Amino acid sequence: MKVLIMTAVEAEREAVIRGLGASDGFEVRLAGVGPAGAAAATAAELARSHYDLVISAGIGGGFPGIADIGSLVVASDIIAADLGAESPEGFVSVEELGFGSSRISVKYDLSIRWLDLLKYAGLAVHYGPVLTLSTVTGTAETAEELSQRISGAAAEAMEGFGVAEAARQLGIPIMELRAISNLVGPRQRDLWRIDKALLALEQACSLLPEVLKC
Ligand SMILES: O=C(O)c1cccc(C(=O)CC[C@H]2O[C@@H](n3cnc4c(=O)[nH]cnc43)[C@H](O)[C@@H]2O)c1
Repeated sequence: MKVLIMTAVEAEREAVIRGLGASDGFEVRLAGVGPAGAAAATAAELARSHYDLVISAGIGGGFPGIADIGSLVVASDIIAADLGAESPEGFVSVEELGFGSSRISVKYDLSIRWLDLLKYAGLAVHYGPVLTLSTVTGTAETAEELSQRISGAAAEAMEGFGVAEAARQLGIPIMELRAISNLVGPRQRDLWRIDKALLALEQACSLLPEVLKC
């Protein structure tokens, strides 16, 4: 099996590579920050080479009370949370507008296997929807609106849906993993624990060869 792992930035890429060690069958490439660049970078890589599975991996924000700093979130769904329209009555989804879907399903069996192996390894991990947004949430109000609107929202990041859409259009299964560096809510950049998140990302990726051994 050949697996493509897309990270936004080089520090995440290095953490993934450290975790994978000398394992064969993985390519780890940069997606850039944001869903548009991530979709384009993923599509370009998928045009260059054949892959059986695509994974969007990196750090992310955790929803308070669900995913703490230093923990992991394995995506149950990958959701473009800001794809739609605002209205005086509230957010109107792309589904309600009749323009397609804001939700991409993950490769369920492998996601559950990764979740189980992470739990077995003693790591703090949650399974739930991971949101993709072009703008990092920076207020308690937006965090609350997202949690109310998207049932079970566990984490947010900026690339998952872009990576996933490129894979989906080619019929390639997709997964997403986020290591939590900060809580979703009022912006306090000095409280981000990128070091903790990168360590968790590395630990999670060290289990990937075992996840795919079936
Ligand atoms: O400054 C560093 O050393 C550093 C190392 C690794 C990654 C970063 C980033 O800033 C990556 C940006 C990346 O992080 C995701 N992210 C993290 N928290 C959130 C959030 O609360 N909401 C949305 N996205 C988040 C996102 O995917 C960015 O691409 C810096």
